[in-house]
This record gives sequence, structure tokens and C-alpha cells, in this order.
Amino acid sequence: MSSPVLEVRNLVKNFGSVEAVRGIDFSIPSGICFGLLGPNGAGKTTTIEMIEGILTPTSGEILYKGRPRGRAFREEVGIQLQSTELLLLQTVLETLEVFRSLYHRRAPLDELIRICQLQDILDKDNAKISGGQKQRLLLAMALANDPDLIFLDEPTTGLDPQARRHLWDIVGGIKRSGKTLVLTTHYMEEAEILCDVIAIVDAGRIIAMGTPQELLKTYGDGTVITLATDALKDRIPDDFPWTLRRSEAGIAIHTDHPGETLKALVAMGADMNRLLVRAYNLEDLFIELTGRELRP
Ligand SMILES: Nc1ncnc2c1ncn2[C@@H]1O[C@H](COP(=O)(O)OP(=O)(O)OP(=O)(O)O)[C@@H](O)[C@H]1O
Repeated sequence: MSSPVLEVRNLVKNFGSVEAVRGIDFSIPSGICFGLLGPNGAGKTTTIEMIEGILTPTSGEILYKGRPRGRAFREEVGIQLQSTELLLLQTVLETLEVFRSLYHRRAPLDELIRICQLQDILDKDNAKISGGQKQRLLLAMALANDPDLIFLDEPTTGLDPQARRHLWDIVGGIKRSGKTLVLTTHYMEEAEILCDVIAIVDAGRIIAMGTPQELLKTYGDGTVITLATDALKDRIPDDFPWTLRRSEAGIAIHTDHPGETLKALVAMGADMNRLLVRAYNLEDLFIELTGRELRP
């Protein structure tokens, strides 16, 4: 079997007394989208900045195609940083051309423009493009050297839902072209849609890892019924047989027998108009594993 594109062994990063990354291990085969999912401050950016070579690890090992990172890594990797300042008086096209000229290996310009859907904004100054357009340009810049491995650090943070979905489509296309992607996000939905393998990161450690289906199977799938706290006439009895989670948003019940649970809720006088039945998802899993919400 060919060696993984990227392997990370016992990676640690301390900033003074802050233990940002506390021993992370993973291995990424070619052609997949690997996601680091976790709340703010979990250590996602620190982890990928160590791999990218922006930060020096306190300890641990990073291998690219089975070897320590060297020239090949620098030439074959594309990076979309979480925040990048663009030259405001340059146009989108000029920015792309300058960026492409920095590399020996270059993706064809028309392909970059087509993949990242920049056709309509090529003549616009960087100062005048929207958040979604800027993210698409940053993505095109990350693809400028036709990389084998691409890092995307929270590519859709701050975008409106429509721009977010647009970027998901583009990233999906890049994935289908056979590239290997590493993506960080604190959006469960984004990880579920784009990633083949997800590592859930909390407080500097990976607390669960697998395909979305494996994670849900291992840690509990089933159904979640949510309802407002005051949508029940009666009190929930102490011997209620299903897992209950209370929050400001209301009550969430995790059950493998939704029919029976619904019957029990109806018997307690539940207002059916204020009740939602949905599949258990990765956000539920995260809350069950850590006791905290994924998003702040
Ligand atoms: N340069 C630094 N100096 C000191 N502490 C830092 C530094 N960079 C990050 N940290 C701390 O390390 C921890 C992990 O931060 P990191 O940015 O890696 O998290 P993250 O999961 O990427 O969060 P976000 O989703 O907000 O980007 C946090 O407690 C953060 O405050």
C-alpha cells in the first residue's frame, strides 16, 4: 500500500504555559478530505500551522509522503490561511497572476478562474470584493501551484449561508479532482458534507476520529426529539428511559425508539407544534462527548 500523504505523530505545541496542542496523531491517505472539527480555541489552527511550517512544534513528528517535510512539501502544498491581507489596489486577476508567478509548477490560469468561479470579478479591485468572493480568490491562490495537498483553515467562517454553500460546491469539485484536503471548521454541517474522515478536537486533543458514519455508529446514532421547555404540561418523570439534555434552547431527547418516545411525550401533554424530530448528528455527538456546544 502507498504511504499516506501526511502523517502526524504525537504533535505538541505549548505557548508558554498554554498547552494549545497536547499530543495529536493522525494519518491521511491520498485523495480524501480530512477535517479537524472543534470549537474556538480547540487547537485546530495551531495544529495545521505546525504542519504547514508556520509554527515550530514543541515536539512530535510530521511526515509528508513518508518523509520529513522538505522542498517537495513546499512545492506541492497549497495553503488558504484563516485571514490574509490582499493588496487593496490590485485587481483579482493581477493578484492571481502575481501569486502564480511565484511557483515553478503552475495550475493553468483559466482553470483556476473556472474552478473558483472568478470570471465575473477579474477586473475588480480586491478592496471591492465581497467576503465570499475573497474566500474564492484565496482558494484560487491556494491552488495556484496545482498542489497535491491543500490546507483550508476555516474557509467559510464569516460567510452568509449562501456564500458558504457556494464555497462547499467549489471545494467538493476540488475533492473530486483527486486532491487531498485538510480542512478545519467549527461548523458540524460543513464537516459532515465535505469530509471523508473527521477528527473531533477539544482542548488540544483528538477525542474521536472516523468517517461521519463511523463516528455516529460508534458514539450513538438514532433520533433526537427537541422541544421547548414549556411545551410539556407535565413534568418529565425521574425514571424517563431516554437520554435527556436541557439547555436554554429547550429539551433534547436522544432515543432509539422515536415512536415510543413520542407516545410518552403525548401522554405528558406535549404541544406537537413545538416539537422537532430529527436524526442524531455530529453536533449532538460533540455535546455528548464534551458537555459543550460546538459553536460559541
Ligand atoms: N500565539 C499564541 N500565543 C499564545 N496562545 C496562543 C497562540 N495561538 C493560539 N494560542 C492559544 O492556543 C489555543 C488553541 O488556539 P487555536 O487558534 O489553535 O484554536 P482553534 O481551534 O484554531 O480556534 P479557532 O476556531 O478560534 O481558530 C487557544 O487557547 C489559543 O488562545
